[in-house]
Amino acid sequence: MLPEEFVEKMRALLKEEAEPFLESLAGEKTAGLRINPLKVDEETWKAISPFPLEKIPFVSGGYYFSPRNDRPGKHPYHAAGLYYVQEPSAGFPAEVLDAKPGDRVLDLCASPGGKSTQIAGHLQGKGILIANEISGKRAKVLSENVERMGIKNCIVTSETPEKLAKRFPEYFDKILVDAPCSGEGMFRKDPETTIYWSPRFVKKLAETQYRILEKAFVMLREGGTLVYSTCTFSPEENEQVIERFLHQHPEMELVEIEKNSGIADGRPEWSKHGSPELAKCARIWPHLVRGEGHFVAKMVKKEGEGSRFPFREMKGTVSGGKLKDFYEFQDRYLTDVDFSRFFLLGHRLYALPEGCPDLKDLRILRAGIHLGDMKKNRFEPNHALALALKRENVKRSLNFSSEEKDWEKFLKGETLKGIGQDGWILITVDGFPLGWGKEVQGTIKNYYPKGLRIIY
Ligand SMILES: C[S@@+](CC[C@H](N)C(=O)[O-])C[C@H]1O[C@@H](n2cnc3c(N)ncnc32)[C@H](O)[C@@H]1O
Repeated sequence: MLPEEFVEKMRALLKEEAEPFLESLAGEKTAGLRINPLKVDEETWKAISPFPLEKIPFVSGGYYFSPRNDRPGKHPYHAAGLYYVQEPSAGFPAEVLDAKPGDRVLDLCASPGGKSTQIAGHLQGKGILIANEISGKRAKVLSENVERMGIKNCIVTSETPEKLAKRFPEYFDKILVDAPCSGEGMFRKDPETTIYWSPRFVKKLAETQYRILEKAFVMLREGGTLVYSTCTFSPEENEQVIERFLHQHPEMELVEIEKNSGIADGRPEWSKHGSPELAKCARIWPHLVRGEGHFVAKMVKKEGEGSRFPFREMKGTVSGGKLKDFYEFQDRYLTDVDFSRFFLLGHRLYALPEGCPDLKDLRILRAGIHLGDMKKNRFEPNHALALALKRENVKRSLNFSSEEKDWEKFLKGETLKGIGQDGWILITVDGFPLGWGKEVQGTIKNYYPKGLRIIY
């Protein structure tokens, strides 16, 4: 049931469009997935996709699926990180951000990671992505998704926007603020979200959103791009937040968002001062587009005298001797991969991305690839390393076909029959890595993380 005040408000705002809008909220929800270009290209996907191939026109690599007929979250390609299940309209903001290889990007409100993993696909492993999530619990989910997608150049942090703004003034080329919002665009997908809705809640969130944008502004370099998005329809959280922000920062300019496939303009008449340029923003409406609903604004900071803020790069912190066990592992099991910029967090060994900023005193959940753990006199590879590799990067692997159910044994945590060689072995499905096993005397012990195992 939609909140009555919400229905009345939308009737007043949308006038003759209100009925089709409200009817659409009573209809069936849309669902989509976005393939991970770090692991599979579109041609290969077309050949192997277990699901129908109906493209989402405004998301590169995005496809609709029917939640009635298909369960992509249960397919082993999901565990292998071949795609991310993402509500179709939620794929639009990162397209608008348009990150390019080499960019320094911040996703300030990032969990569970739909947009971060999409941005990482656009970066193609080059540049830096800081994916931040203020809530520690939600940051863990974000970190798991970054791991599953095999991303090598992402730092997952769990900090307040205030703390990050002190550390990274004018550092980023591109920033996404996918702000916490009243989630009116989730009403159809997840009816429970209606419980929290109230006009007061909307007002409170508008204040939070504005404060987050202020911090993003501090971190954006001159000439940099800032994208703001919400999954809600309320003008208070959308046009009005942007209007206030632009008024406060004349050096920020709205950029026209290219719209196709039914994506609509922003609504200047719903802002306090009616600034016509707000039409440059984009609105995804569920009665006009097959998606649940989003608002997106794109802004640039005008160029001044300055250029990129000089920044201290994080130096590798681990000396050669300490890495002996890792190098032994690398020689014995890996081919054609070379890691550098080693960084130890406790006993966890990471390979940092090139140009990684100094991370001292930040709450870090992941920095680059978590290669593995330094145990007493041995190195134990991490799940993240398995997912960041390709089958051809390892000397030993055991493959399962996705068409037979044997892969399930591995994802359930069962032991497997060995291949006759003791040691670490990469387990794959149709050639895509799923995780590690370790063979001892003909039996492969399962190293698929306990928290990810399927139980049924
Ligand atoms: C819309 S969700 C982000 C969804 C994510 N970008 C994605 O595409 O998967 C907004 C996030 O903002 C976080 N958040 C809540 N309050 C915040 C605040 N004051 N500052 C920064 N982030 C906040 C929430 O925990 C939530 O994870």
